Amino acid sequence: MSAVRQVFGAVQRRAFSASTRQASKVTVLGAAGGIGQPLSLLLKLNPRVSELALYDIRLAPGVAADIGHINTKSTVTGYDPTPSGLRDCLKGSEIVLIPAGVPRKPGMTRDDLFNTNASIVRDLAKAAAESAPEANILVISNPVNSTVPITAEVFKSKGVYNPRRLFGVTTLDVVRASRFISQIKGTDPANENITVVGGHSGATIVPLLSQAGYELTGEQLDEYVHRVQFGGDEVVQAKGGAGSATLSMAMAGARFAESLLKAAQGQKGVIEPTFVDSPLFKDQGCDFFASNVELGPNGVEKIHPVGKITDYEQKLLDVCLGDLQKNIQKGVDFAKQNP
Ligand SMILES: NC(=O)C1=CN([C@@H]2O[C@H](COP(=O)(O)OP(=O)(O)OC[C@H]3O[C@@H](n4cnc5c(N)ncnc54)[C@H](O)[C@@H]3O)[C@@H](O)[C@H]2O)C=CC1
Ligand SMILES: O=C([O-])CC(=O)C(=O)O
Repeated sequence: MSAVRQVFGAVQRRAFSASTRQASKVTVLGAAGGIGQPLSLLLKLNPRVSELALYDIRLAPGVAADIGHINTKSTVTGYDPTPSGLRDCLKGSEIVLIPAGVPRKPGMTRDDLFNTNASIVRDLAKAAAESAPEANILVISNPVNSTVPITAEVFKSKGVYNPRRLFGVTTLDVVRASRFISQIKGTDPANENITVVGGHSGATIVPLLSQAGYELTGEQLDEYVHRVQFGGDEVVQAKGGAGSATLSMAMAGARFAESLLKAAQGQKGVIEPTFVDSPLFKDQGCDFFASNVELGPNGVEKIHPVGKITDYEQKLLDVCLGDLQKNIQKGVDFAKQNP
């Protein structure tokens, strides 16, 4: 037997034995996109997922047919882009991941995506509020700082808002922060876990390197922080107009979904960074804020405070809060004015 077959066989055996213990429907809205396809693939490989439901305005049945040939136990269904297709795709879901929307091109900010993505997310949020009001909603579509508040407003307007079940996916910022410090320090990135707080765009992304015991200074610290804050731009530039991060984002989204499933299935101490309805800076006009969050069977279990930070990090946080407040308000205003 070849080495590849041996490894794949081992993965499969583990997958089948674990999957007998779980039954979780996971839905991906935007499943045929640059993120949606590899994200769906990774979810198909996750034995905690028993049913994978894929929706897009194009090609979801094709993606489902392809992924559906993978010999792990979960079922995969691609739904037609119709109201009833969307409804069926959502019904009974424990987790709904939303990577639907347009990505950036060089020269654009995430906020430049607002005009297109705000209404896409609003409409999908409406469908989710109607057909899966108790699901965990994981918003990937940018600008996350605004699309999460839009989703909250939609759920509120339908009377089904549960702040413990709405998450902006900021995992990629932590993945990058961990990878980038390992490149400087020569460590194994798998062992790094840099806390990143704030939001998910430019100056609202605040890495707290000091909490991991690192003491970069001067230009090296500035460069590190800039790379974490603008890591997305690095990929946008490198792809030269063909989109933004998709593969690393798929990994980050799959990791977050896996953490939620673990927590739902009773595992304690599952902590992920995420942009949630948070008490931490409400007094400064930020109803949503990303920090480390302990997950549980009911979604958000405990929101960790920012903790001890340096003066340098405090300055970053001050800038973050100013920008974030505006991004959040923009989302809230849009949802109220365009119900
Ligand atoms: N939160 C994060 O860390 C990250 C977020 N993103 C964001 O994720 C979003 C998606 O990025 P990509 O997958 O690269 O874009 P893409 O253009 O490759 O895929 C988007 C998919 O959404 C679908 N779609 C559009 N409108 C839809 C609707 N109403 N219902 C269902 N599906 C719909 C499209 O048909 C397409 O297949 C972008 O807004 C991007 O900025 C990207 C990377 C990281
Ligand atoms: O940069 C973008 O537009 C996509 C994104 O959110 C990221 O890669 O962090």
